[in-house]
Amino acid sequence: MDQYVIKGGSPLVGEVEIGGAKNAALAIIAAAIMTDETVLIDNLPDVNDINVLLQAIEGIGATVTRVDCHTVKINASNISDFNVEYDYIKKIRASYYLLGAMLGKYKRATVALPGGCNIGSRPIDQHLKGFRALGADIDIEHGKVVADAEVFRGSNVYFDVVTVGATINVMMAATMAEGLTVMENVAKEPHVVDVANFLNSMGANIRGAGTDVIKIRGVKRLHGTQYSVIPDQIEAGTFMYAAAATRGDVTVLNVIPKHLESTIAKLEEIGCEVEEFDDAVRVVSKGNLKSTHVKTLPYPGFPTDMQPQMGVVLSLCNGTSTVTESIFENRFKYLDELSRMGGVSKIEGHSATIEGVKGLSGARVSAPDLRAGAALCIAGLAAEGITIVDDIVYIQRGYERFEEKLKGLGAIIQKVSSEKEIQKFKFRVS
Ligand SMILES: CC(=O)N[C@H]1[C@@H](OP(=O)(O)OP(=O)(O)OC[C@H]2O[C@@H](n3ccc(=O)[nH]c3=O)[C@H](O)[C@@H]2O)O[C@H](CO)[C@@H](O)[C@@H]1O
Ligand SMILES: C=C(OP(=O)(O)O)C(=O)O
Repeated sequence: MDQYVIKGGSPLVGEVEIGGAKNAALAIIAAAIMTDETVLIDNLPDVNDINVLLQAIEGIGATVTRVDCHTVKINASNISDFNVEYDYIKKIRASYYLLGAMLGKYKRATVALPGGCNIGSRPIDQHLKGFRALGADIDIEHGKVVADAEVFRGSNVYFDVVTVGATINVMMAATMAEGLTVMENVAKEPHVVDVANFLNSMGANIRGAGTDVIKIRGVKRLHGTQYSVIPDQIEAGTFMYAAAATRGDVTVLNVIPKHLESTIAKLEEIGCEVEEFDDAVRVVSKGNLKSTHVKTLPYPGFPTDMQPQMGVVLSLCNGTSTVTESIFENRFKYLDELSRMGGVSKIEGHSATIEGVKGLSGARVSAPDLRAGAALCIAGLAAEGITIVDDIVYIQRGYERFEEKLKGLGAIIQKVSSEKEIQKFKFRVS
C-alpha cells in the first residue's frame, strides 16, 4: 500500500492547475452511454474513480478510446449487456449513475449497490423513488439493484432530502421518458448544472438546473457531442486551504471563482487575503488566523467535501471554532488522526469543537477517506517534522498527481511504498 511521507513546516507558494471535476465527470461518463453516437469528453481528471467507471462501461460493451489522459471518446452503440458485473464498480459511489443512464436509454439495468467513501449512511431511496415515479419496477437482489420499465413516463418527483446523486440520476433517466418530468427540491451543485448542460448538448431538453426545480421534457433520442468538464471546486478548495494552513501564497488556475464562493468566504473570515481573477483565485495567508464557525450545507452552502480540510485549517487558527456537519454523520474521523499531531477537538453528535493550537507536529496517520486523507496531508504540510499518511488509495480516488502538484508549490512530499523508502526520505530531508 502506498503512503505519503511529508516534511512539513514550509509555506506553499506558486501556481497550481486545477483539473476537471471528478463528481461531474463521473455522471457525464455514465450519461455518455445514452446515445449510439460518439461522445468526446475533455478535461476529465485522471483519477482512479474515473478509470474504474470507464472500465465498467467497457465491460458492458461500450468502446472507450483514450485520446489522452484527460480526453476520451465513448461509443455505446454496441452495449448489449445491462448487468454491470465489473468487480470494483460496487466500491465507487458513482456506479449508481449507470442505473439512471441505462434505465433512461434501455429501460432496464442491473447494477451493484454503490459504495463510495465511508462517511455515513448513504441510502439511495430517493434515486429509487424517482425511478419508480417514472414507471420502473425495482428490486434489490443479492446486493444489486435490478430495475426495468415497460414504458418511462414523465412524472412529478419531490425529493425528501436535497441529494446531488438522486437529482442527477433521475434527471438522466427522465431525459428519455415520454412527456414532462418536474423535479422539486433538487440539488443545485455546479455539477448538477454541468450534467444538465452535457445532456442538453446531446439534444436533451432540461431547464432549471441550478435552481430548486428542474423540468425535463423527454426526447426520443440523444446524439453525439463534444464536451469539456467544469473545473473541480473541491480540488481547488483543497489547495487554497493548504495555502491557508501553511501560511503560503497560492494561485489556483483554471477555476470558476463563482463555484468557490463559500470556500472563499470562510478563508476571508479567518483572515486570509483572497484575490479573484476571471479563472483563477489567489490565497495569501500571513499573520495570525482567527477562529470561526462552519456548517456544511447543500450548494451554495459550505460543501461537506471541504469540511475536513477546513477543520485542519481551523486547528491552526487562534481561538475556538465549531464545525457542524449536516450532510454525512461520519465525517469527523480525521479529527482523531489529527489529535496524534497535536490537534485538540471534541466531537458531539453532528458538531465538533476545534481548539486552535500553536502548531502541529508530524506523526503517522491514516487517511480514513478521500477528503479526510487530503486534509491530513494539509496538516502534514503545516506541521513541524515528518508526517506519514497511510492508506492514500483513498486520496488517489479523487486527486490527480496530488504529490506532484504539491511539489510544484514547494512541498516536500513523496509517495512511498515501503519502510525502506520512508527511511531514505527521512535521511534525505534531515
Ligand atoms: C460521487 C459523488 O458525486 N459524490 C458526492 C455526492 O454524494 P452522494 O450523491 O452520495 O450525496 P447526496 O447529495 O446524494 O447525499 C446528501 C444527503 O442525502 C442523503 N440521501 C441521499 C440519497 C438518497 O437517496 N437518500 C438520502 O437520504 C444522504 O444520506 C446525505 O445525507 O454528493 C455529496 C454531497 O455533496 C458529496 O459529498 C459526494 O462527494
Ligand atoms: C465523498 C466523496 O466521494 P464519493 O461520494 O464517491 O464517496 C468525495 O468526492 O468527497
